[in-house]
Amino acid sequence: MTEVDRASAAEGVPGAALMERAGEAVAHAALDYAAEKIVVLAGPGANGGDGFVAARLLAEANRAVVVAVLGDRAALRGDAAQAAAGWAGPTVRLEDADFARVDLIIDALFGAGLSRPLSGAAADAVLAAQACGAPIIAVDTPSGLDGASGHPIGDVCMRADVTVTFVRLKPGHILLPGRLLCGRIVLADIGAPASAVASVGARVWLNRPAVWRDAIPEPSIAGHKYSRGHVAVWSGPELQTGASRLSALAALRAGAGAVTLLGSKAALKEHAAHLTAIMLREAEDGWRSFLDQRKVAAVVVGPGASATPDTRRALEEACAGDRRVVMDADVFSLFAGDAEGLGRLIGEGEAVLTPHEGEFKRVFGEDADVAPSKLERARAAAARVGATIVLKGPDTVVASQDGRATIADNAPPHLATAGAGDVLAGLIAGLMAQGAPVFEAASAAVWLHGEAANAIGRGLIADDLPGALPNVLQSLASQ
Ligand SMILES: NC(=O)C1=CN([C@@H]2O[C@H](COP(=O)(O)OP(=O)(O)OC[C@H]3O[C@@H](n4cnc5c(N)ncnc54)[C@H](OP(=O)(O)O)[C@@H]3O)[C@@H](O)[C@H]2O)[C@@H](O)CC1
Ligand SMILES: Nc1ncnc2c1ncn2[C@@H]1O[C@H](COP(=O)(O)OP(=O)(O)O)[C@@H](O)[C@H]1O
Ligand SMILES: [K+]
Repeated sequence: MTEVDRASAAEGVPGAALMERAGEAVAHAALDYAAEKIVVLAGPGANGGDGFVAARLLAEANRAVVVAVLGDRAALRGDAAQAAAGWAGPTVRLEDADFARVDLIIDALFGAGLSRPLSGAAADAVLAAQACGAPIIAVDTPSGLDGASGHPIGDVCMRADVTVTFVRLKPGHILLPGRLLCGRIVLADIGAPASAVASVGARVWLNRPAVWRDAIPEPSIAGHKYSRGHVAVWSGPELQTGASRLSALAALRAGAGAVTLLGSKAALKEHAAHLTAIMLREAEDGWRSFLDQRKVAAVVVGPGASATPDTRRALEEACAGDRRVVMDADVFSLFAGDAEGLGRLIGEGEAVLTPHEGEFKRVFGEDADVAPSKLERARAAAARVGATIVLKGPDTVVASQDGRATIADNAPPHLATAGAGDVLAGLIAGLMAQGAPVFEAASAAVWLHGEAANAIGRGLIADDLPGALPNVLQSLASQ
């Protein structure tokens, strides 16, 4: 954002103009509340400046506004000083803020410039504001939240009802726990020129169809089932076949032209009791010759597979050819603490790893604890093994080894159910088999998976997800 501000100024939109529009957006959100008495908590930087602008506009709209300032008002600099000069209403020291009978609080203490944990008067004010029960509108970020990581910087952090942010969402608005501390998020256009925003070259996106839609191939009229891509799924052993079956069904629903499950005869008999459109093939002496001869475009290894030498061999054979590989579940047990080994196996090949946090920690070890955010952990891991990482959860991050990343916010909590991850692995393979680039296929699959769960609603079990995909794909096509 600092760079956006600089580029905007170079294009003739000065910081003061951005701040005026930012304050307007905050005042606009505040006017949604039938609030008479409003307290604005103003910090020492531009976040406080936005607060002063909002205070002025709300007073002009006949609200009773008091600004409570952290530190010395005379110490404000630049645009913030100018905004404060435009405020002639009542001002108190933050220490003296009175939250009794307040109808609305505007938190303009710290935003992007937060550099250390809240302490002293700022921490006390946040706790008092929170305790008084009035609704809270946060300016840019709830004070105490790190907008880059989604984690509070210290022990004290505002929990807002509404967060008004500017120009673009920040990762911390979507990553947890940040998303929960922000409440409803309002993204305001404050007049930064599009070219100034584009010049920054941001490489992280909220996971939405606009990011990947153009990269997902449409079936061609001249095509046939094998041109739509053949997916092979490595089956789990006898009495552990459900997970791989879910992957196979999802791959077929995603639009792969053909899907084959390969495993032992005993395992295939279980699959045969459930499946019709999916082909079954006994894996005698591995599956290398099948993968090569049947032009398999994408494979899934891991769901229900067991961490056995057979699974390791299947993975090695999958990685040996020119095909895309989705690795899930038991692959991460096979490579516990051995990210380098996994990276060597992937080599120059195209792979997607779909760990949840526990599996991620198992493979990438200490990185999970020391890196700054879920986004950065996923990006670092992607670079380390040379693959796309899908780090799952309520805020699933898809990170490519080239630095691009998406963060999802559309999955409902009832998606956290046994087998849902197996469906996701198959979905990714189904899209990759059709030729979608790896990062886009993985991001699209994560979004579609969340939308399928939303379409089903509460009571969802993983078996329902593949069958919900046609409607979701249909609505995507008509959007
Ligand atoms: N393009 C946009 O999006 C636009 C954004 N705009 C707005 O600008 C905001 C960013 O402004 P900003 O850079 O001045 O930082 P801000 O958050 O006000 O804090 C910095 C001050 O706080 C201090 N400080 C830090 N931590 C502290 C602590 N724990 N306890 C005590 N002090 C602490 C820090 O001191 P220092 O670290 O230097 O010691 C410094 O003095 C952004 O969030 C948005 O609201 C709009 O105005 C226009 C366009
Ligand atoms: N709180 C949550 N909200 C939304 N989605 C979630 C939440 N927790 C987990 N998920 C999603 O549920 C799926 C669970 O996958 P996973 O943990 O691999 O389960 P399994 O191995 O049983 O299939 C993932 O897609 C994950 O992103
Ligand atoms: K704030």
